Amino acid sequence: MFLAIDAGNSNVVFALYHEKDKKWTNHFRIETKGPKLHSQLSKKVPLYFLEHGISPTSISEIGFSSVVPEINNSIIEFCQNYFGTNPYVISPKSYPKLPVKSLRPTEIGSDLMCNVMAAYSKYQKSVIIVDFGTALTFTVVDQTGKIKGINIVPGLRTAINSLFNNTAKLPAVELKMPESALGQSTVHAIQAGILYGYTGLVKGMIETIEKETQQSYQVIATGGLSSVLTPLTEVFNEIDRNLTLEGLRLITKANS
Ligand SMILES: Nc1ncnc2c1ncn2[C@@H]1O[C@H](COP(=O)(O)OP(=O)(O)O)[C@@H](O)[C@H]1O
Ligand SMILES: CC(C)(COP(=O)(O)O)[C@@H](O)C(=O)NCCC(=O)O
Ligand SMILES: [K+]
Repeated sequence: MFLAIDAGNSNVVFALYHEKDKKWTNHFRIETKGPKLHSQLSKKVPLYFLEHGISPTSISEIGFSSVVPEINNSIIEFCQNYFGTNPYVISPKSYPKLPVKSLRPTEIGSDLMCNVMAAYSKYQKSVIIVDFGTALTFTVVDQTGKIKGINIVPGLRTAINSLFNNTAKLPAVELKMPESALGQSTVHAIQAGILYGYTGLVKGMIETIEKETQQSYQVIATGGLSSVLTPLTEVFNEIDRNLTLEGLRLITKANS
């Protein structure tokens, strides 16, 4: 079995790929930040494997993508100790072998490169990938696999947290689409502002990209918060929660 480890700014996601039936299973997340990472790795992850009856020796290959460099060594050491395997670490050195191309391979986040690899392999068409993580990103790829540009804005939870952290009276609120765009209480006002506001942001960004490049795109959404903005289902051709994991697997495979 192939193990993918995708370290984002909020969560480190683990998932298993079964080559035989071409399926992803056993997704689980731990928190990226804070002093808890070490104990989560040494306790929570082995417990998860034990509880699900998965032997660490059944993992034949590990691919690791990280946009949080300071945790890389902890993850690599954990893989060596627990699985007895060195993970393949996605880096700019992984990209020359791929059919997709970035003009700035040292700058682009490896999670975005994974998204591009998976989306291009799946569609071989021009695509916009919308990734709803800590950051909300738009990656524009042409029909030859070349990355044309990237937009980055604060993610939904990041935006809500920043309101909460920078104001005296605004509470942290649940990320839930309210029925009305007209806030009737402080909580409702924040939910309406962020959720309807971001719905417009996503629609507007796609429209602007299409207008500037004078073409239309397949729009693929991914990331932990990709299902929060419910009115966007009509804008997305697909929500693919496994996009980053699948790209991580394909990039690892292309280099092994
Ligand atoms: N299944 C889920 N349901 C609801 N929220 C989720 C789910 N998975 C992840 N999240 C939340 O979505 C946010 C973004 O997750 P993710 O896309 O993994 O971000 P990152 O890659 O920046 O770590 C996180 O705050 C996480 O808590
Ligand atoms: C844009 C990101 C912060 C997204 O991170 P995430 O929301 O997945 O935690 C990450 O891909 C990154 O650090 N990228 C480097 C800059 C770039 O991709 O252009
Ligand atoms: K991510």
